[in-house]
Amino acid sequence: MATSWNSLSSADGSYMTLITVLALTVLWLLWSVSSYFRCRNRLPVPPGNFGFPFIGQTVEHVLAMSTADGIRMWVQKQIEKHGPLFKFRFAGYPMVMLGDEEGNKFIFQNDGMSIHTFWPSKIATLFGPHSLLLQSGERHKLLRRHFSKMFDRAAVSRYIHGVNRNTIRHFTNHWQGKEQLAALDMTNLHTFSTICSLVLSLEEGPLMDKTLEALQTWLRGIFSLPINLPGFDYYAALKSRGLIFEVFDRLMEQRRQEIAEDRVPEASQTDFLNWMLTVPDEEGNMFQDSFIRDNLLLLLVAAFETTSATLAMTIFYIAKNPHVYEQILQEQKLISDEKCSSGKDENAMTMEDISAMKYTWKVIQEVLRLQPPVVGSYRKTATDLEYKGYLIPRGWLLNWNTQYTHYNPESFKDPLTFDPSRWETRPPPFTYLPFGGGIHSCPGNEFAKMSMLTFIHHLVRNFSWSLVDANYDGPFIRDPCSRPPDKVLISVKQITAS
Ligand code: HEM
Repeated sequence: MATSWNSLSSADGSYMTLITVLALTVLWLLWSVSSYFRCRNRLPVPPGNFGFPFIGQTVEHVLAMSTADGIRMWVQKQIEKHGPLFKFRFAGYPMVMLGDEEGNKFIFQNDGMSIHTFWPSKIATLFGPHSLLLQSGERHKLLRRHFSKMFDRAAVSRYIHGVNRNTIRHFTNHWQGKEQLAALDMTNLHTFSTICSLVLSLEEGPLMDKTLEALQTWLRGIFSLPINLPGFDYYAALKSRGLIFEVFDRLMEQRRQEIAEDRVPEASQTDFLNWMLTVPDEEGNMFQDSFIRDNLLLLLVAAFETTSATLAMTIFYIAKNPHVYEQILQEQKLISDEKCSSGKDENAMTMEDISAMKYTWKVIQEVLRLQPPVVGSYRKTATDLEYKGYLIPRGWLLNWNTQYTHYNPESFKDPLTFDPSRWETRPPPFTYLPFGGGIHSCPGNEFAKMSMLTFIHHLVRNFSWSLVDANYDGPFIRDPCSRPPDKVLISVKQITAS
């Protein structure tokens, strides 16, 4: 019995081996034939030049990035050579720039699906792993909904009184009695104290100054060589991240105490820190300290230089265009006059006032078109993508960029001219992207609009100014946002509000 069983089993074994070999051979043949046809049908990758291995165009791109005109001209030169879709290599990464509005639409409509957010590891380390900016998929969706509630119109209308109070105090403390000042230093102070108050209820003083200094060191790390050794900007930036976190930890400890004893001051009850410490996420979990720290840092960074540089450049363009100053002044006077005539406090600010600042907003929109604080950012393909007859392989980076669309004469006539009147009509979709697009577009845009308009209202109601270097017309330095070398140095005159 045992013998016959063994002989049967060995015949079966040989049979099985034969079938396996045959199956593997057929599979191999099928795979070879299909990969032959795949290669034959394979679409070309976009035109362009990868340059030297690893380095590619990194050096010329970084040099071009140091001025606002430089990066615009670099992008336009590549587009003249290759068309609005071209490949290049930056810091070792194969990258495709999709320069026109169709490219922007392609990126933003696939954002979060076949395309994900991407930041070089050096920058990701500076932000920290929990930063909203670095999240994708469901995690991003969940957090983003949570964040959006802090910045929607209803929330912004709760912050307006605090921002207005802070702005009036800023002009009293830092502008009154001055004859000359660097506008960018002032807008830095104003924006930082506004965002510290919104996020942490931290008022002007030594702790805020220390945090601002650390944040400016952190920001230099973003555009530095990723060398983590003493003496290098990147090393200093990582150290300053630690210093900023020490401030956060101190404030978190103090706030937890106040929450436990039910004595949180009224003004702090709506700040971001309170929200993070008391409101669970949609899954009912409280946020971990490491998550809170990374996202407090993100908010300080995202709101600070973007808003401050836009305001400084608005002051620059208004000084260059006296008729624009006059028109803004008329609009702002009207708002104050209507309040006076209805017996309201002239210095108060409401969301209705913000909506009435239509011309002033056009001026800021034009500044954001010409000098967008964020030139563009990156995404990464999660799968092979086909676009306009080209293959963009999985793992390549995509770069959306304002430097072609914001200056495209088909969307903006005489694109290099500062002309707020062009905002009488809305530009076509995906041609104007100062706040980005897709699922990572700026959630703070309503807040930025409100705080910038509040600032300009009090500025023109109380001061007139002129540029010390009145003939300066560029090039603007980019570090990382556009500014003239003298940080918009102005002579200031206080005017009596009439
Ligand atoms: C003029 C002012 C501002 C400009 C031009 C601006 C621009 C941008 C842009 C272009 C992005 C998208 C980046 C990308 O696609 O990768 C972005 C993201 C972001 N912004 Fe702003 N921003 C401004 C002010 C603010 C303010 C005031 C806040 C908060 C109070 C804020 C918070 C954020 C956050 C949290 C993100 C990340 C969103 C995400 O990844 O889902 N921004 N901003």
